[in-house]
Amino acid sequence: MLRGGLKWKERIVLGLCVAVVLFTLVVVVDIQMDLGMSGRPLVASHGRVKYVVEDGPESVYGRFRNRLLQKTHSAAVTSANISKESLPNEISGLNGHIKDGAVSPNDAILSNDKQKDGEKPSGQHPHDDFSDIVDYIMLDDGERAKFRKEMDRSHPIVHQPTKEGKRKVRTIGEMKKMVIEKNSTTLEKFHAQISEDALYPADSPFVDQLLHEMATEAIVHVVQKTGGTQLKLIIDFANNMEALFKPMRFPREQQTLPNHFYFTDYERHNAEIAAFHLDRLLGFHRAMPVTGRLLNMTTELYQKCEGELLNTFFVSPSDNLCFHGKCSYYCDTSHAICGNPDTLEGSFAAFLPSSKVAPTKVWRHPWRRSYHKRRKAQWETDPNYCQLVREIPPYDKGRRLYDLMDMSVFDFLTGNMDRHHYETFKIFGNETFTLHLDHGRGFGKPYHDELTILAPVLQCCLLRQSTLETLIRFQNGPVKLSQAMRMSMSTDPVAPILWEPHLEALNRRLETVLRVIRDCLQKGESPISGNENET
Ligand SMILES: Nc1ncnc2c1ncn2[C@@H]1O[C@H](COP(=O)(O)OP(=O)(O)OP(=O)(O)O)[C@@H](O)[C@H]1O
Ligand SMILES: [Mn+2]
Repeated sequence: MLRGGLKWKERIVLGLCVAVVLFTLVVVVDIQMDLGMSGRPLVASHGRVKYVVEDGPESVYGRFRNRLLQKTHSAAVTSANISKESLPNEISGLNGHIKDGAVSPNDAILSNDKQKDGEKPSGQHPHDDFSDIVDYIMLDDGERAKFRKEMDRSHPIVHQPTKEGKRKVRTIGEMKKMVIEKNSTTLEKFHAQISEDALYPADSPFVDQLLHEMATEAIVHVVQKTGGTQLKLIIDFANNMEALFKPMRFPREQQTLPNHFYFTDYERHNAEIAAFHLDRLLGFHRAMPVTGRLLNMTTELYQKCEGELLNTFFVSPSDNLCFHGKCSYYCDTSHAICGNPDTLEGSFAAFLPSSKVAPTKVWRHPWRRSYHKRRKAQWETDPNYCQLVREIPPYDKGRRLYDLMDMSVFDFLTGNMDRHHYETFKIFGNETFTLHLDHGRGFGKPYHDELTILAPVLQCCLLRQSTLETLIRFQNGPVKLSQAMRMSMSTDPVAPILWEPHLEALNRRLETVLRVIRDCLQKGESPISGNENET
């Protein structure tokens, strides 16, 4: 019995051992087969599981972010993040430290990451010439329709609005019967030629003249502009022109504070200057000319203002003249604007025509953010939001929706999340361009690309053909967007206007816009479905 019992136990143990050995063998063979036959390493197949994205309504952009932006450079350099507020000394040091597009000392931090124009395009990946999009643009309307049918789409991704052909374009001067005389100011001449299509034509002689005069004319009077949240001054020049002044608060390198919402972010005067140049380079001509200028705090501000504004001037402990004005954000002693020791840099935007001559209509932007710490806007959770917008005038016909697409691309390039409203000239009705105003909150985060700014393009899959052609031209060079911006801004009195990482961001973001358009063209489905019946 004892021997027989032992044998049974031995048999059980032996059986278990054999089973373990066999199981191990099976596992090893399985691994071998997987590696040898499929050629796919296990790590990668496990890795794939991790990349599955759950597409809830909350993650409208999740798909795009994963598919389009996997290679996107993001938050690569944090050491360059300067979070302290500017001091007068830093401001003076800034004015002279970068010359003619040369690399600033701070850029040394970025040297590993840096790509010069003309070398490899944005990022480390090979140049993408987007020839597929170029091919599509070359097709005529019938061929495009066929292409879309083949792709099981009926929605026009790229479209040239028919109204924009050759036609008589009305100007404010004609409509208001303005008389331009010899002694009219350059600004009056500029106002008279504002048309229903744009603020100025490509060959306007008045733009450079305005920039020059705003940078050099004597300042005779200064008052604070009411409205808006941050400090702005209305500057009167000796030649009767007016400009909107935004003061410099920080060095170029200062980035948006991580805990600042877009609506509490400080305004940057250089963003206003850069946005004007970008708008001009992209061929929109919807932003008023803006120049930089150095002011004398005492003789050009303190002695030219009065009343409430004058009462906010004081002398700081380091003997600099400072002021803070009155406004809802950052207009107090702890956020004062100080001379260094007596100079102040700022942006000067040519003034819009007065509301008596050409009043503007203010529109709520359909893709505006909620401007609430916790609430979301409808477009953030509704994938079919564009379809809704398309049905509402003035977005249901004409150029308006295309203008919003341009604005979305423009704002994505600059990183401006503050587009709550936009304005048009009432005199031209609805078939007119949207003004590009208020860009002070752009160019704050050079290492972050805010894809939600592109929501209108992502959700509508729509872009004006001329805009797309311009983007492709800058993508394929020979002059890249960053280089064109560098050259355009180099003549500004307070150049260099942008910190190098912001210029690099422009090239990177431009490529992202093109990838979004490619995505619209390539997929059978719309990036966000629901707009299939649009013609
Ligand atoms: N170049 C200009 N000439 C005349 N008026 C202008 C000009 N640019 C802007 N404005 C007007 O001044 C208002 C406030 O300007 P802006 O939006 O730049 O200031 P803001 O303080 O940033 O405003 P907000 O905080 O509301 O964004 C605008 O709504 C616009 O009507
Ligand atoms: Mn603003």
